[in-house]
Parts: sequence; structure tokens; C-alpha cells
Amino acid sequence: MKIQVAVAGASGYAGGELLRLLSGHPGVSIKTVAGASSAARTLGEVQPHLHSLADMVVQDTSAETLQGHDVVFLALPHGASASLAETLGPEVLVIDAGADFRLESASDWGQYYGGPHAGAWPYGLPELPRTGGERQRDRLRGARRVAVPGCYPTSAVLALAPGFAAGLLEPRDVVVVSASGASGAGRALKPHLLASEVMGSMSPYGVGGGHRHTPEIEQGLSWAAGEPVQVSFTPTLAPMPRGILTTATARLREGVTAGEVRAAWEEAYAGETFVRLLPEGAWPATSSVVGSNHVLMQLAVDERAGRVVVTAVVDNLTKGTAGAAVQAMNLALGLDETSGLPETGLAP
Ligand SMILES: NC(=O)C1=CN([C@@H]2O[C@H](COP(=O)(O)OP(=O)(O)OC[C@H]3O[C@@H](n4cnc5c(N)ncnc54)[C@H](OP(=O)(O)O)[C@@H]3O)[C@@H](O)[C@H]2O)C=CC1
Ligand SMILES: CC(=O)N[C@@H](CCC(=O)OP(=O)(O)O)C(=O)O
Repeated sequence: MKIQVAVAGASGYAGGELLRLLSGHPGVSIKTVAGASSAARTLGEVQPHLHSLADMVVQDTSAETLQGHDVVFLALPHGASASLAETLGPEVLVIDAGADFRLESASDWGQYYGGPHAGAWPYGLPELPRTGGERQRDRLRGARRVAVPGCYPTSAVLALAPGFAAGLLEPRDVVVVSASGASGAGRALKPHLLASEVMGSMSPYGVGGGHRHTPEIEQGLSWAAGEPVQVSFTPTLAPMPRGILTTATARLREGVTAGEVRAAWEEAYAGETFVRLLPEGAWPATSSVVGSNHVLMQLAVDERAGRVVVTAVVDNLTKGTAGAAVQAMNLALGLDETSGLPETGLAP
């Protein structure tokens, strides 16, 4: 008997990527797809690339349409998940691609999102090394609620976590700058995302600590470090549909050598399928991860500045959202962690 799943937000970018991955998952049957303004239309109309699902009709997103599934994926605007999740029994695996349940700190939630804090669910970043030798995946096995990380935090946290987990980095003066493709902003019409605005230009936003992923990056790095980590994060918008390139730098603790740094990252990701430290001297490009569930990274020690510099690339819709969601489902249900997840990207 296959796992019966529902996807809410099926007409959006995250929902579309979830359906692309789930339609190729050997253990899954997609029973319900739900949306809002697209209800009653077929997937063939709203997600024309999902050929095998073209005849499915988008349902209204409601407690009723989401009942009766083994797994419910929520890929909805922020704030829409908590009330729906409450209507789903504790035996149902609920995986939220949104931010509602990512942050443990109610005050960070209040500052960056506003409104009541719904709580925190196990964070869906399996490869994250936590202090004391634990991996985040241990907290996902058997879980029935999972919060999928934001796309920028996936790249930034994985980029620096090995150094914090190994005690090599100072917890202050951490700087993260990321460039994201436009699909990171979702499918709804926004003037700054018009082709004429995005093409041939790059622009920063949320500068000065204002982006809501700042506390999420700090949270992930603090879990790795075992102490509070403070981050300055600047996102930029890049003229590409998918992909994130993150450059993350942190100050080395006194006496830490370049050899120790490289060894920490190699050791952290040696057994990981989806997170790869590239061979020395090779630098990652966003084009290498399009449509795949991988994070590729490279690092250098800047001896003059006393810092490690890590660049990491991720497809914001795959490992940055939908791939992470499917990986978390696999772990929660005791399936092969890689099941249904693309290890091969698209090129050119
Ligand atoms: N894009 C990305 O790279 C990432 C996105 N995410 C998260 O995933 C979630 C979805 O993002 P994304 O796919 O980009 O957004 P989109 O704007 O592309 O899609 C939003 C989806 O939510 C549906 N929807 C809108 N309002 C409601 C509502 N009130 N009730 C129920 N459904 C509603 C829309 O339906 P309809 O079209 O029918 O109106 C659509 O299916 C967000 O929480 C986002 O933060 C997380 C990581 C990365
Ligand atoms: C380019 C762009 O606009 N990106 C989005 C990030 C989307 C995402 O991953 O995050 P959430 O799930 O937390 O919304 C932004 O900066 O708001």
C-alpha cells in the first residue's frame, strides 16, 4: 500500500516542485492537490510541466480536503499553516514548507514575523551537525511534524555549521551574503519581480539585519556551536529562475590552522549523499544543482583576515524547499532517506 499524500499550495512554486518530486517517488501516491484561487482548475492548467498529474483537479484548501492522508505537505503563505495543522491528527505526518514552526524563540518570531508564535517543530535539515556529535536527522526519525528550513538558511547553516560544531569559529562577526533566483519569492505577482526589473540586474534587499532568515540562520548555527551565534545577513536578488549562491565567512579562533578547518568540513559531510565539499580548488556554481537535492560547497582560509570563507550553492526549490520536505518525509517514515530525490541536475 502506497503512502497517501496531500499537497496544499499545489499551484505555487514550492508545491509544484513537491509534486514533481513526489510523482517520481516509488512509495507515494498523490491523492489530493489543494490551492486557493486555482481551486477547480486542473494541474495541467496551473503546473503544465507536471505531465503525469495533468488531469488532477485542484481542491480548495480546507480541513476537510486535507483529511484522510498519511502525509500532508503545506506549501502556503506564512501564517496559513498553524490553523490547518491543528485539524490534522497526531498520527498524520505534517510537513510545513513555510516558516510558521521554524523558530524556537517567540521573541525572534514576534520581531521578524509578528503575530502569535505557533511553536517550533523538528527542523528539517538532516545533515546539520549539532553540538555533542548529534545530527539533526536523529530528531526527524519518527517525527509527525516537521518544519522545512528556509532556502537561505539551508545554504548558510550548512556552509558554516561544521566549523562551529568543531569549535573552530568565533560566534561573533559572522557575515553571510546570498544571491537568490527570483523563484525564491514565490509565484504571486510582485512589481519588483517583473522580468524587466530582474533581468540583467542584481539588487540587495532586507539589508542591515532586517531579513527574517537572520534569526533562523543564527538558530541553526547556535545549535551547531552550543552557544549563541550572531550573524549579519544580506540577501540579493539575481537574474535567474532558480538557485542560491551563499558566501559565508566567520573569524577563526586563535591558533586554528587551515588543515584543521578543511578536516572539520570533510569529516562533517563525508557520509552525506546530498551535501558535498568539492575537491580543493573547485568552486561551486548554481548551475550544478538545478533540479537536484544537493548542496555543493568550497572553502578557503583567508589567513590575512583570519577568517574562513565558504561558498555554497543550492536549488532553492529542491534542497531549499521541496527536496528537504521529501527527505524529511523519508526519515520520519523510516524509508530510504534518498528515495524519490534527484541526485542528478540539469545542464547546461
Ligand atoms: N519559493 C521558495 O524558494 C521557497 C518557499 N518556501 C515557502 O513555501 C511556501 C510557499 O511558497 P511558494 O510556493 O514560493 O509561494 P507561491 O506564491 O508560489 O504559492 C503559494 C501557494 O499557496 C496558495 N495559497 C495562497 N493563499 C492561500 C491561503 N490563504 N490558503 C491556502 N492556500 C493559499 C496558493 O494557491 P493559489 O495559487 O491557488 O491561489 C499557492 O498554491 C511559503 O511559506 C514559502 O515561504 C520555502 C522555502 C523556499
Ligand atoms: C528571492 C526571495 O524573495 N526569496 C525569499 C525567500 C524565500 C524562502 O525561502 O523563504 P521562506 O520560506 O522563509 O519564505 C525572500 O527573501 O523572502
